[in-house]
Amino acid sequence: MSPKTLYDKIWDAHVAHEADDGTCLLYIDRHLVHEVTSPQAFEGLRMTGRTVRRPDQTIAVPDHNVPTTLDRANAATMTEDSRVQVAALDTNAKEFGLHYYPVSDVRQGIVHIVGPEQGWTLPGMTVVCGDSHTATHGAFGSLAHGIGTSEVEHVLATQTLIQKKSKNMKVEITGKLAPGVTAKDITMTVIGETGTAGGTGYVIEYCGEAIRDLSMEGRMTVCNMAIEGGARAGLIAPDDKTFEYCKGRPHAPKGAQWEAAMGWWKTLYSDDDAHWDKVITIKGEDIAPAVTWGTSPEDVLPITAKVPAASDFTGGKVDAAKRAIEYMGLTEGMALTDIEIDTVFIGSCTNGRIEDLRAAAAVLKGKKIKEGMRAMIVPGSGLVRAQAEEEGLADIFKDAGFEWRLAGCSMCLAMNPDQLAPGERCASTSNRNFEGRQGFKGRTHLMSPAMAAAAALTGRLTDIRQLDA
Ligand SMILES: CC(C)[C@H](C(=O)O)[C@@H](O)C(=O)O
Ligand code: SF4
Repeated sequence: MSPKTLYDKIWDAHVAHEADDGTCLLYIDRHLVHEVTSPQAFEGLRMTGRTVRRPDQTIAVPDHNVPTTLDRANAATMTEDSRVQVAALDTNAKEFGLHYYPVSDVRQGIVHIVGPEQGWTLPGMTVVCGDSHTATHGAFGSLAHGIGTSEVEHVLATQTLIQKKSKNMKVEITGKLAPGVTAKDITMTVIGETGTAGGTGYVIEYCGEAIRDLSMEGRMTVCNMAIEGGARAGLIAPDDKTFEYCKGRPHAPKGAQWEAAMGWWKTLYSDDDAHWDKVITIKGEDIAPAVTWGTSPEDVLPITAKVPAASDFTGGKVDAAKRAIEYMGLTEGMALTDIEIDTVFIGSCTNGRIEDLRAAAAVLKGKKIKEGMRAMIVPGSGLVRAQAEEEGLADIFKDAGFEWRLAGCSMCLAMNPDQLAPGERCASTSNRNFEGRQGFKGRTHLMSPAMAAAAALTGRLTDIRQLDA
């Protein structure tokens, strides 16, 4: 047998049909659904009298539009558009018999946090969702990617997806990370190096000692941003940490089924002499705490750097940099640590898990955020919130001056009441810093939870390694 990558193995195990031109029909194991990209798909089913092929493998949860304030049950806190989308998901989930976590359910949260938490995401699976950050689930060694609304309808109706195979790319992070450096810094540094198009046409497998050393939470953070690097999906081979995380979750297999699954999961790694179409290697010790200065996730620099000059770039990037510096209200050559912020957002499917909250709490414990700062922590799910309360993290956040919210996408994108006002500048643990992403004319700097917490204390972008104890 010819050697295969992890991606090849999962792909081959799911091809239901291959056409002469290489287009394949892939079997889909899990279909995650949220309120933004599904209403038309369900409408399509209704109009043609079709049903959902595997409602037992289809999981729905509202996340993008839901307010995160304690009064969110009161519909007046939602815009009409948001209310209509969430109401449609309610109706569709019930009518088509899906697994559903409504706003009132403690398990509700961001779809990419709920899926793994409930044991829906497991190694070796194909996982899709009408959402680009489906890549998150690749942390389990599952082939997970975003799909468009017409594909959502196709998967609902048939439990299959038409796909062409991508190429194989290996991103290896060797050795150990330095203190203060996290999974977020890895994934941002990779994008800084490859650019937002570096992964186009590829499925990335992240490997190497620094990746192995990450917790499942950290691995999810890394895979979450594979899409910002242009890749179709990101993957990490499952290991004992993965199996340990999955074991005992509500929808993970049990008993003999668990043993059978483990038999397959243990074969899920790239063979030694597998073929890679592209390889990138970064030394773990070379990675510094990273922040973005511009309006694309590739506008990444170590926190010790300065805002670049547009003339540092070439080609079309000169104008892009000029525009980004202007939009962001920065001065060429200023130290990143001189950038003052007024808002801090800790949350999202990139960094809204318990480990992220622990990292923020470790920085904030016994301290107060800078006066006048608006700061919020939004757990990625109701269960993350409950756990953080149990561990005493919520009290640390509240004592420090943070708002402690209910679960949702929140300020990651401006689809709900949590938004930046024009000109406001945010230290954010989310994954996109596009113009207007967090609110019209809002300015976003992406970073890790520890770095965002440090920024909340000082009121400016701060090197976590320099923060006074
Ligand atoms: C709204 C949704 C379709 C979108 C996505 O696909 O990623 C959102 O989650 C985002 O992060 O921009
Ligand atoms: S948290 Fe942000 S990135 Fe994640 S699904 Fe929601 S909007 Fe998209």
